[in-house]
Amino acid sequence: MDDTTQNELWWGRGSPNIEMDEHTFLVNRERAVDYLNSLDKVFVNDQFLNWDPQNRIKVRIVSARAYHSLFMHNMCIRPTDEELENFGTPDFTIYNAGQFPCNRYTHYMTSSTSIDLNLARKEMVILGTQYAGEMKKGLFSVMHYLMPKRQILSLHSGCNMGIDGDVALFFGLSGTGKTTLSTDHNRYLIGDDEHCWSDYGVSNIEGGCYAKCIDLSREKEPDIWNAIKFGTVLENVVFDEHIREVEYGDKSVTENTRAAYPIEYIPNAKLPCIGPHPKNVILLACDAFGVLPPVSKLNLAQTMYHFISGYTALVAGTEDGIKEPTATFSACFGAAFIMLHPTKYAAMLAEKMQKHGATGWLVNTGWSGGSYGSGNRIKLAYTRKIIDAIHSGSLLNATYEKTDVFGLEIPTEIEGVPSEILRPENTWGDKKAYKSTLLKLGGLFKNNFETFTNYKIGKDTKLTQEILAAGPNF
Ligand SMILES: Nc1ncnc2c1ncn2[C@@H]1O[C@H](COP(=O)(O)OP(=O)(O)O)[C@@H](O)[C@H]1O
Ligand SMILES: C=C(OP(=O)(O)O)C(=O)O
Ligand SMILES: [Mn+2]
Repeated sequence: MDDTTQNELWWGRGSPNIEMDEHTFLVNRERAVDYLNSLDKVFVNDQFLNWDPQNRIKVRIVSARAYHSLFMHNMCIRPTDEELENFGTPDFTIYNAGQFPCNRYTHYMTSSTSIDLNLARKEMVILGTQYAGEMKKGLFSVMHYLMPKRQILSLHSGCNMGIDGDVALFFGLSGTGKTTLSTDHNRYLIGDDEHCWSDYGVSNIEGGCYAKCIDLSREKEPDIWNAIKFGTVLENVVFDEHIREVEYGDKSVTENTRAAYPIEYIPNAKLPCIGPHPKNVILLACDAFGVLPPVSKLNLAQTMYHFISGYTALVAGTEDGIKEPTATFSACFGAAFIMLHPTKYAAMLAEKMQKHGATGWLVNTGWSGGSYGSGNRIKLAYTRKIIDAIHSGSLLNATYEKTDVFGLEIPTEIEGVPSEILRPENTWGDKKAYKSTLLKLGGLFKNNFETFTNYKIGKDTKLTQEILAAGPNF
């Protein structure tokens, strides 16, 4: 926190930003730099963020481990030899000393892990964690500060494009399906996780993908399967030394096993990773309560309501210590990465969707036929059919019915999907349990949204009123 960021950033309740003063930052920075200097060698990556050439950011990553360096080599945009030759001064630098802890007696420290961001110095310091994702998601936070200043919206979403140039965004928290559903054999992949939406269209921030590989199979996800080859970083998987094969079903290290590969390892990646304005904005929720429909069409106010709410259920494997499904609300589907107040991003999204005539959808990739424990996760094959119908435009003209409580418009039929699963109530044996679970989730949404009832979303007061009314009603 400094004189500028104090007023610019979102601080306080609900915000991910925890204050730290300049002096403490320098104490941690010194610790990281001293540690890195004590090593025989360090790795330095000079790379880019954002495929939009007008808004490209130069980043330097200094790390102790080859693993971290290779990870960022895969995840950021790789410069050509010529671009590397003329790289110049980076716009942002990471000092990754993750093997070495911070000092727990340093002011502000609450554990031996600290990831520190200094916007004025354009530097980040990592101490006490070796999770490689901190680097990519840390830089994503930086983009959530830099891009809105240029009227560009940063998005925690996957993105792909059809052969006719129709672009879809896939918003969602971890485990909801951004990577899986944006990697679609029939469409061009623009990116799986971090994008920008400017006046010219969309651009990927990254140069690689970070896929979960628990229970990965060649049959179900052939493109991700084939992307795991020499150069890909595999994390936390179990490797059978005898048959020299990865046991993708083995959860003994964690459920959150990962593969980080350069985007060109996906054969139908769109290079450069840019595209026109989105036609469809798909909000993904993995609803472990099993009461949200597999798909519903949203009006603009509902899209904004659900975007600001950022609902999903954390299931085992998404975060440490999660054993039971727990409802979680993360503003803009990325509260951990946003730097400004959520209403700032929401206003930009509403404005862009209105201007470019994009349609919003809510897709539940979670449970059906009951909650987690009694029901089952909706089959990936069905979700893919639903997504196909959104892309093709056929779902836009389907017949709809409105649900009570959430007031969602659900289609009566989708090709390739059994009609009875489209209405969750049908799939539950115990109708009373369904109703009470629905009301329970509705209540959680209402509770969460109270944080935002005092805010105006953009200049359009009418839309703000509509957004406040677009939630569950009972
Ligand atoms: N119906 C479904 N839709 C999407 N993903 C599903 C579905 N059923 C199971 N999955 C699995 O859930 C996980 C989704 O994770 P991922 O695509 O990495 O999400 P994100 O990128 O949003 O974190 C994958 O392992 C995928 O195989
Ligand atoms: C958790 C991460 O991503 P995802 O949303 O794909 O799970 C991550 O990048 O660390
Ligand atoms: Mn992902």
